[in-house]
Amino acid sequence: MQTANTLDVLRTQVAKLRAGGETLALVPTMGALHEGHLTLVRRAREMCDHVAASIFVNPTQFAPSEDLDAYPRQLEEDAAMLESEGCALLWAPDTEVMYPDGFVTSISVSGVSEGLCGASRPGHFDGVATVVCKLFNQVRPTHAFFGEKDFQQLAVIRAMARDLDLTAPRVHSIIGVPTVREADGLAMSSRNRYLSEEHRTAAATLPREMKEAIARIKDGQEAAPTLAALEDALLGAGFSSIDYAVLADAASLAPLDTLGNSPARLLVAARIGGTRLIDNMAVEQDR
Ligand SMILES: Nc1ncnc2c1ncn2[C@@H]1O[C@H](COP(=O)(O)OP(=O)(O)OP(=O)(O)O)[C@@H](O)[C@H]1O
Ligand SMILES: CC(C)(CO)[C@@H](O)C(=O)[O-]
Ligand code: BAL
Repeated sequence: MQTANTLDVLRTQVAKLRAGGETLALVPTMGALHEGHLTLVRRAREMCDHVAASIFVNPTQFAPSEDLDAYPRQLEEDAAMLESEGCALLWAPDTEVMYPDGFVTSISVSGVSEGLCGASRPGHFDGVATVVCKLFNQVRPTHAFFGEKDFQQLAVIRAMARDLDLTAPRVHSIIGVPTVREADGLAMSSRNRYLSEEHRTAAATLPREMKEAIARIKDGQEAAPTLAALEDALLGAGFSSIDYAVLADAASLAPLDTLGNSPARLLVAARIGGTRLIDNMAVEQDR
C-alpha cells in the first residue's frame, strides 16, 4: 500500500492505479478504524479493481464545543489494517494540505441536511459536504463507499454529488453499506471507545429500544407516543439526553406521524456519559 500526504504524490499514485482504465474505489474515513470501516473496504474490493482509503479528521465538521482535539488518531495502526485488507492507497493529508491559507469555500446542501443531526450540529454537514467534494476531486474515484450508520450524511453526500455533477462519469456510484453492529446490537463507531464499561453496557439499550419501537409502529401505534416511550426508556437506562428520535421518510428524511407507502426510517441521536451516539434502522412495511 502506498501512502500519499501531498496532492502531487496522490495524483501520481492514482494515475498509476488507473493507467489501464481500472476502477478505483474511495472509502473516506476519519481513522480510528473498526470493523465497520473494514467492511466498507471489503465491499469496495469486491466491486472495484483498486481501493483507496482516506484518513482525515476534518476540523470544519466539528463545532467549537465538540471533540476535535480528543478524536482518536492512530495513523500507523490504521495503515496496517488497511494494508492487510488489500487497500492500494492511503490518502492522509494534513489540515494545511486540505485547507491551505486563504481557503474560503463552503458547500451547503439544503433540505436533507437541515433536520436531525443538522439541527443538533449546526454547520456540521457544510463541513462534511465540502470535504467530501474535495476528496472526490482529489482522488477522482469511480466509486465511493459510505456507511448507512451515518444515514443522513449519506443522503447529504448523494444530493451534493448529484447537484454538483460529481456522479457519472466522475463518480459512477455512491454505495451505502449497511451498519455493522457489535454482538449486543450497538452500531460500531470510533466514538464508542469514549464509553465507560457501565455506559458501554447501557448503550446497547439504544438498538434494543429502537427495534421495540419499530415493532410497535408496524403494529399500528402512532409514532409520537412510541417515540416518547423510546426516549423514556433511554433516559431510564442512563442516557443523559436525546437530541432526536424521529420516524422519517427514508428518501427526504422529512418526519412522519405514521407509516405510508414509501420506505421509512427510524433515526435516533442520544447522549450517554458525554458521548453522542447515533443509530438508524429501516422500518420495513409488511405487505
Ligand atoms: N458501524 C458502521 N457500519 C458501517 N459503516 C460505518 C460504521 N461506522 C462508521 N461507518 C462508516 O465509515 C465511514 C467513516 O466514518 P468515521 O470515520 O466517521 O467512523 P465512525 O465510527 O462513524 O466515527 P464517529 O464515531 O466519528 O461517528 C463513514 O462512511 C461511516 O458511515
Ligand atoms: C465522510 C467523512 C470522512 C467526511 O469527513 C466523515 O464525516 C466520516 O468519517 O463519516
Ligand atoms: N461519522 C460522522 C463523522 C462525525 O460525526 O463528525
